[in-house]
Amino acid sequence: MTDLTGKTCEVCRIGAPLATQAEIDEFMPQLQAWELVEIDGIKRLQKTFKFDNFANALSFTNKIGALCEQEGHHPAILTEWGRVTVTWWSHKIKGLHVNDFVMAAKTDALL
Ligand SMILES: C[C@H](O)[C@H](O)[C@H]1CNC2=NC(N)=NC(=O)C2=N1
Repeated sequence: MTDLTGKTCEVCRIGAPLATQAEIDEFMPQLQAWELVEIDGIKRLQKTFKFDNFANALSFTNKIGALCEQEGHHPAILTEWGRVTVTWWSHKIKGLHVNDFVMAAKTDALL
């Protein structure tokens, strides 16, 4: 079983392989309540984190920002009063890469 939080992201490149269904099936149980969604025909991982106020939501957002700069892999983040919605996918391959599962697991670990 691949430990997702122990991995680091590969460099995003055009032509990198999409995550296989076997990998998706292996990785999803390691994530905490992330959803597989498809937006504009692109598969993504999405989760909304709840907070008591905007300040805590923003603090969590900034932690994600530091993590994604460190890993060189970036999400879409919607920061609202009491909520942060994080969406992971790989832009260059217009879909899910193992990187996205690594980053979703590391996002959970920020809490
Ligand atoms: C030049 C830069 O490294 C690349 O554009 C990286 C930046 N972060 C990225 N993040 C995501 N989610 N997908 C990418 O394809 C991607 N590419």
